[in-house]
Amino acid sequence: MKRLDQSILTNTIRIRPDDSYKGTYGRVTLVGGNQNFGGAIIMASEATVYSGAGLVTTLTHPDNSAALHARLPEAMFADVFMESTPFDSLIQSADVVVIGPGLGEGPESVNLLRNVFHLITPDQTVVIDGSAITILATHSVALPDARLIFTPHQMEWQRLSGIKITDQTEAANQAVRDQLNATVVLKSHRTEIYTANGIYQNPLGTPAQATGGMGDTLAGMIGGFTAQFANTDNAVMAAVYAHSAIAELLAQNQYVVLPTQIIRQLPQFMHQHQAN
Ligand SMILES: NC(=O)C1=CN([C@@H]2O[C@H](COP(=O)(O)OP(=O)(O)OC[C@H]3O[C@@H](n4cnc5c(N)ncnc54)[C@H](O)[C@@H]3O)[C@@H](O)[C@H]2O)[C@@H](O)CC1
Ligand SMILES: Nc1ncnc2c1ncn2[C@@H]1O[C@H](COP(=O)(O)OP(=O)(O)O)[C@@H](O)[C@H]1O
Ligand SMILES: [Mg+2]
Repeated sequence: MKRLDQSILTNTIRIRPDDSYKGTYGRVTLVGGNQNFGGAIIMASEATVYSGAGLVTTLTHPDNSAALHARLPEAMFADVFMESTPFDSLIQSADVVVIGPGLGEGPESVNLLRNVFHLITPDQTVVIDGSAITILATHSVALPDARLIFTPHQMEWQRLSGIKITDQTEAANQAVRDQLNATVVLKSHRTEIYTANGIYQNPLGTPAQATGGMGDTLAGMIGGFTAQFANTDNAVMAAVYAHSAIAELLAQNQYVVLPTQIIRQLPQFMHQHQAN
């Protein structure tokens, strides 16, 4: 297993060309947030916007519309229960779809996941987090043919892979990754990233991060980074590294680091670690 280091940031985060516009930096659609977990999809959406994605649309329960608009006017809102025509185009026009933060596991959430996966095409990247992983572990839902990135914590990975947390060894995890043909970000206090080309460990992270919404935020960052940076594996690893690096910086003076505080630091942190 290789250890990530700071070079993943400058190898990934590019100085923006002058003659660029929002279309240059990718279109991300996020799907999630039921009536109880609106905060999860709002944090994920904020993380995507603050990572620099060009155009962000959030497909969520209509109860979350006012809060999303108030907190994040940069994002567009769409009602998950809308008619199929605009729904289909919001999914299909995205470069990256992030699905799962706060999605919930009820029948409506399962149907929504199935509908979204059905629309995905091979040139798209799909970040599969939270409830979406638990649904996949418990229901028969066909995975789309696309670039897939799973972001389970250890219990979600146990549910999806069938590997108990105590048995989640490098070899066992990589074997399931191979079957899924996906990138797997296995989150713990020392997150591991399983790719087609190698296994990496994030050396950073702090218990100050152990608070709800921290993973929702990472999922949004992975959406934002993969939308902008050409090498998808590097984009995933840079997002994981940056998420923990910012948390460690804040934890020098804070007992707990809130997900929204990490999000607020992103533009400045990325500015400090950009390169040609
Ligand atoms: N403000 C919000 O709206 C929030 C919504 N959330 C959403 O709530 C849904 C359920 O996710 P949860 O993860 O809370 O619940 P889960 O039931 O999926 O996972 C939590 C369980 O996993 C166990 N576990 C074992 N190892 C773990 C590890 N390394 N990290 C985390 N848990 C570990 C915990 O003890 C607990 O029993 C997701 O859709 C998530 O996005 C959460 O992110 C919390 C905040
Ligand atoms: N003790 C810790 N040390 C380092 N990172 C941690 C620690 N606890 C949690 N994290 C990080 O916080 C995030 C938690 O993700 P997750 O459990 O999905 O949160 P949520 O679903 O509540 O948003 C992961 O990125 C994980 O690596
Ligand atoms: Mg989570």
